[in-house]
Amino acid sequence: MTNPLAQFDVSRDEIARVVARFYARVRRDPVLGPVFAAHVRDWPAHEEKIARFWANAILRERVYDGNPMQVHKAAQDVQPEHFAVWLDLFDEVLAEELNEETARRWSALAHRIGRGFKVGLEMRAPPGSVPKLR
Ligand code: HEM
Repeated sequence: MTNPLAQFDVSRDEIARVVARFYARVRRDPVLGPVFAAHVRDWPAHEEKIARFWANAILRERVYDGNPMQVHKAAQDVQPEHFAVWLDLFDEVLAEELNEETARRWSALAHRIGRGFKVGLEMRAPPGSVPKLR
């Protein structure tokens, strides 16, 4: 294991394979496909960024400094009910690509992060609403 602060052991190559397979499936998914199609123009660039997100979250490599919570909140068509679909697809791909232990640990991390994002979206004000100051 390279970084002693890494959450668990996974290679950059495994991360890239999971990400590529996952978004190939997302593109074909009847629920998620259209949402992503409306936002992502450059898939290789998106996948490269997501691979860096995971290298940062799992391996603690400091290679991603975006704000995914804000990005999801800003995309008004990303809805809380999309998370169950996203996580199911992700779990499928983890099970196909990785050993059981790594798949289990990455899945737990994804579900934890997903819960946080979902709560963030649930608290998002509807578009056009007047901010409530008190
Ligand atoms: C655990 C669950 C999820 C994780 C870890 C995750 C992670 C990310 C990350 C890191 C980005 C890039 C943010 C940036 O630009 O820096 C992103 C973008 C995006 N995510 Fe997610 N995401 C999750 C769930 C979802 C769900 C459920 C949807 C629903 C369709 C979604 C739709 C999108 C879209 C459309 C973008 C691209 C936004 C853009 O580039 O304009 N994500 N996601």
